[in-house]
Amino acid sequence: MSDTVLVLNSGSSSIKFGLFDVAAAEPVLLCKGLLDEHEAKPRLVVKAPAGEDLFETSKQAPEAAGGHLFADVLAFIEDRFGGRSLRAAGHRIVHGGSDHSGPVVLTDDIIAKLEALTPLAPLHQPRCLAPVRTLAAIRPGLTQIACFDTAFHHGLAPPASRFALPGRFEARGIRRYGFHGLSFEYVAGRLAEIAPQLVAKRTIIAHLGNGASLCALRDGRSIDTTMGLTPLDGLVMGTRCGAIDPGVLLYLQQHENMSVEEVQHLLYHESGLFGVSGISADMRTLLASREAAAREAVDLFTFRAAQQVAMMATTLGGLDCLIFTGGIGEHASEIRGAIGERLAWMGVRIDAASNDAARERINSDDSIIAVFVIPTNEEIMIARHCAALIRGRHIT
Ligand SMILES: Nc1ncnc2c1ncn2[C@@H]1O[C@H](COP(=O)(O)OP(=O)(O)O)[C@@H](O)[C@H]1O
Ligand SMILES: CC(=O)OP(=O)(O)O
Ligand SMILES: [Mg+2]
Repeated sequence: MSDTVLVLNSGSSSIKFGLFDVAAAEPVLLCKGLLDEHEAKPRLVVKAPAGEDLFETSKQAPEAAGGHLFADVLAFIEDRFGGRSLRAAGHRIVHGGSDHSGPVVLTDDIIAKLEALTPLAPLHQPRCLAPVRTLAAIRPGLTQIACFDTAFHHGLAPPASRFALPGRFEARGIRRYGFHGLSFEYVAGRLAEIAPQLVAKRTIIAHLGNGASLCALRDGRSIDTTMGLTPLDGLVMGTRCGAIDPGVLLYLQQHENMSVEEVQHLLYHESGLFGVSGISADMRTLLASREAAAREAVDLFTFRAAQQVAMMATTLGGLDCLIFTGGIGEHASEIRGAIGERLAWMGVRIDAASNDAARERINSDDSIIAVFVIPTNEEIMIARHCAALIRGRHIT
């Protein structure tokens, strides 16, 4: 009987999941799906690996729906793949704090410590941990494993990890952690397969999704990144502001009569592409819009992204390879093209036809810098981590 792992990737608006067979060295996807609990009618969609619909259900009563939808997922798995035993559930947990440099089996004590990190990722941490609680309630005894967005950046060292605050704050953990680590780790692994000669070179991965960040890598390891203590810093995002003069926050509270909660809401939910455009947080909508405000939001996005690529390149002492990933990075050729143009002075040359076709390699022959589009896969990264942990610890 082969073993399976249920992977949950809880994002800001929905939960993606995948069921993986982990009997072989490389996990194999058996089915995937979406748990959308934020709509008036929570919905569950299950698809085959190639995308055909397998199962769909929705609930009328949102308040009770979460548990029911998870129960439906487990019932579907049991019904369809009953011959294989579910060994563990693997979760993407956005913030792991200072404690975790790799995946860990969740205990009540660890869950409580991760809940205490909610102020450092208020948009994400509760949404990542809710499925852990739900699964523990409906399937007690199921091993649950946390895979952290922060773990890949665990080796980040000063000066990259440091804020220019007195040392006592750093001693209390107020430092740059970085996020999107599962995505960066997966993409770095793909680069090693596609172009092994580039692994030792100076590389930047641009994860451009609803959340967005850059990672500077040397020898496949993170040495700098644009997100910080929280996933607010760095690039312009769907609804998050990215890097901002900290004086703005003081001014809003002191002179605009905004409470801390109102400022937090502004920075996480009302800013970024959504705030600047006043139209949408969704890059597709903005690219399709003729409104000047939509154009302004898109321009600010590419301006800041290019600026911060140059910042990461400074950490690396130059740049040999730039990789785009995430929903925008993988699908929005216009955004890749605009960022490339802003970086032409560095020697980035993107080939228009390859870019439009979203080929794997999109730089032109005269480019000094190799440019790739590599689709990310956080779910398989979580499955790999879980499989390794299960094998290493002989979890039954
Ligand atoms: N074809 C496309 N063209 C432009 N943007 C796209 C396209 N497909 C997806 N996106 C954008 O990708 C973003 C979502 O990225 P994704 O990585 O899926 O987000 P999440 O952080 O929720 O995982 C949205 O802004 C969406 O508009
Ligand atoms: C950390 C983060 O920003 O994640 P996401 O892109 O899923 O919002
Ligand atoms: Mg994502």
